[in-house]
Amino acid sequence: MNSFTTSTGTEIAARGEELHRGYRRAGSDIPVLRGVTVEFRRGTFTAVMGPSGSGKTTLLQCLAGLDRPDRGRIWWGPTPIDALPERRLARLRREQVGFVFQAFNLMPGMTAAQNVELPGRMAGHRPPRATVHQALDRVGLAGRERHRPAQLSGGQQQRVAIARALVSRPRILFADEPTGALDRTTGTRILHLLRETVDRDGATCVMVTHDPAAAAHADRVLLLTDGRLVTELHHPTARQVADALAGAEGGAR
Ligand SMILES: Nc1ncnc2c1ncn2[C@@H]1O[C@H](COP(=O)(O)OP(=O)(O)OP(=O)(O)O)[C@@H](O)[C@H]1O
Repeated sequence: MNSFTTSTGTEIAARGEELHRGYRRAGSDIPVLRGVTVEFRRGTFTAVMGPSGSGKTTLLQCLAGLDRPDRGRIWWGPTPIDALPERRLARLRREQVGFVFQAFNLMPGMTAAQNVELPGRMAGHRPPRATVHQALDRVGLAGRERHRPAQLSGGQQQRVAIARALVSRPRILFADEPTGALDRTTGTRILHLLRETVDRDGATCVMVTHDPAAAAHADRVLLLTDGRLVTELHHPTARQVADALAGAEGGAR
């Protein structure tokens, strides 16, 4: 066993230790993360929940290397990333991390296939066409390669975004409210897809959500209140998540 495997030999996909992050507003320092320590085992699906403003997105952005904590350490697998220079971090991020956002963030003038290959192309190694087609096939979009985002439904656009995130086979997939802009049925399909990438492909997924029903698709739900992790639920029902969230919101008031 080393520090990147657990006592049962499970690999740690990412870990954050004593993360602190604050912002300056109107001349004073506002703490947002106040010492968060968390780890994500490979092949697991974690939902991050908490009241509005509790620091969920900030935590996700720090763990994903899109923002830097003021203090604390972050590892992707065995690699510490918090002190890396920006260019190295950007390269490692492209290689090791995938993102899915609430707003899909697709390029409207590009086809589905072009959107999926874009990050690789920007990094100077365009994925082979067959790989792009496989990624779209994997999310149920075979035959839609040449469609542009406006010709696809919201759920299909989010599938393209997931294919784009997964095409480079990232160590960890971060999703910030991936179903926030979708109706319940479409959102559920996206959650099944995320679940499947974890169960079938061995991906590791970390998802911020406000929705207890969405969180119930995860193996584990972390509850953040006021920049601290306060509760961890394992395989909870939507009802158990909602109750824990109501407790956290009551406590945060
Ligand atoms: N770049 C920034 N500059 C200043 N304040 C910020 C910045 N980013 C976040 N904050 C503040 O930090 C706090 C936590 O924000 P964050 O987006 O992480 O919370 P959240 O739990 O994801 O909230 P929500 O559920 O509403 O999306 C908020 O009060 C927010 O206004």
